[in-house]
Amino acid sequence: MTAIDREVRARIERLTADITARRRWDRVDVRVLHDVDLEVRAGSLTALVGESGCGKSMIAAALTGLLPPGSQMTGAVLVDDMELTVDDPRWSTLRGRRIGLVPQSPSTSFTPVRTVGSQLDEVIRRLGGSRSAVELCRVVRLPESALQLYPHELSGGMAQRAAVAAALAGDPAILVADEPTSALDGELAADTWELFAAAADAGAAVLVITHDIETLTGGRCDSIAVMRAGAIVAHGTREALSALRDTYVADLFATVT
Ligand SMILES: Nc1ncnc2c1ncn2[C@@H]1O[C@H](COP(=O)(O)OP(=O)(O)OP(=O)(O)O)[C@@H](O)[C@H]1O
Ligand code: NI
Repeated sequence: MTAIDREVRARIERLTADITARRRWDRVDVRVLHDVDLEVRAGSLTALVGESGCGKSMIAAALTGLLPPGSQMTGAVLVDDMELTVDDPRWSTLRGRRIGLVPQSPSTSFTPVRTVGSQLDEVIRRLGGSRSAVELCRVVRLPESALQLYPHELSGGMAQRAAVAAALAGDPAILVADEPTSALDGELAADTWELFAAAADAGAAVLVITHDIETLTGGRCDSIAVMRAGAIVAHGTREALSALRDTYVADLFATVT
């Protein structure tokens, strides 16, 4: 028996998704995910990598019930064995409480008209979170003084850490973070990665989407899923991926030696 339960918390099965995009005067269906299988297990940190536009954020959207309205989906998305459709009303109760999202653009986490602190307090109250805004600041290494500021007064890195704090507010068992270290310098990026690793150690199922290969390879990571053109083309440990000797995979990791 292992100390940590490694149950599957969220699962995507044979998911194919088409979204309707506007091209000048026409609307065209674009296939953004193609036959995707992915599991996110309790107590583990999974990274999702791949070239820009390959569909990583669409996976985050599929796992949190945020695919664009009108998306056509075949296959299945399951959270805790519950199968959910694109517009399932249960997403609104799961999001934040059971599954926390750090969106790729942290500005979408907060409205511009109120301070970060008042919004974090409201999120904590709404989700029944166990930690105060000040405690969450400590966890994400955001100075407490940031709570008095309006979102536009935060630096990109502070906004990202505030978005992580908001995603942690409801103590979710599943965490999906879309490029959470892109605006952070090396040290803060490593700290943020450690925070996700600690969440996994504490039993959360964590999926981190990233381009930040240096931070990814420096920190803990249980497995890496590689995406290309809407599909997952490889999934395994860093060692297993290296052993594939695939040029696409090798190029993604080429920034580090
Ligand atoms: N709202 C939208 N309407 C139309 N097409 C979209 C929309 N959002 C994304 N797409 C398309 O879906 C595909 C996948 O986009 P996605 O944002 O998931 O890529 P990504 O891997 O997250 O890229 P990046 O690393 O740049 O964030 C792209 O071809 C993109 O152009
Ligand atoms: Ni993205």
